[in-house]
Amino acid sequence: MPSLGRLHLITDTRPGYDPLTVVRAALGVAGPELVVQVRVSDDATDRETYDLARRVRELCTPAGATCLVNDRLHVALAVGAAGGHVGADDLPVAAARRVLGPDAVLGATAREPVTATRAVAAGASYLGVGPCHATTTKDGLPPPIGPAGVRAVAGAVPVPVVAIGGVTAATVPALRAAGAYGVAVVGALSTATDPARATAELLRALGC
Ligand SMILES: Cc1ncc(COP(=O)(O)OP(=O)(O)O)c(N)n1
Ligand SMILES: Cc1nc(C(=O)O)sc1CCOP(=O)(O)O
Ligand SMILES: [Mg+2]
Repeated sequence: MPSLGRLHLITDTRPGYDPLTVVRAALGVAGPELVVQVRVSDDATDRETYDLARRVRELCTPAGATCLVNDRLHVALAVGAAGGHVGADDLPVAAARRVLGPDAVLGATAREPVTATRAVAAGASYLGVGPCHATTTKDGLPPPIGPAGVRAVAGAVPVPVVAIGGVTAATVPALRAAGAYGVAVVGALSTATDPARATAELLRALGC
């Protein structure tokens, strides 16, 4: 399994946002340190998801970056992505591992040590842990767990913990100090006036 990048960019496909422009800008700065997770709205068709994921994968490969697909593992396989990410409403982690195979990168969402330990036992190779802070990007999430919640999960598992939810360059140091291996962001890059500069700031905060 390739080593995992520390900066995870999750695509923002809300109306008015341009995910490929942000991906190109971030790749130019972060290269192999970038993981791009293709995430679309629930009402996107598989064909739309495939078309976006194929283009992201084609951008990631020459840059040495990792392309993952959220939820839709058949799309991950179809575009030759490195793997996928699943949460509570998606395929169970063990089933996802069977779909993707033993060498794929497989992320799972876990908010507390018990679910984190179970996810790793079932085959997760990294964990997405959050929401760390308040976010306007996704509705219906539980209250933020903060760096203390990240610390609890990171101390319970041997795999990389990727902190998510309201992450900015300013909040990265406390998350890293709590044991986060890396961070996943949507808005910190998709709403930035200069996504390349915002990428550089996140990488600096991560110590990359
Ligand atoms: C890195 C990372 N962590 C958590 C999530 C959330 O996944 P999930 O709980 O399945 O929710 P959706 O993203 O599918 O709405 C993630 N995508 N990435
Ligand atoms: C997709 C997602 N999942 C989360 C979780 O906690 O499981 S938070 C989140 C959205 C993260 O967006 P932003 O970086 O703009 O806060
Ligand atoms: Mg999901």
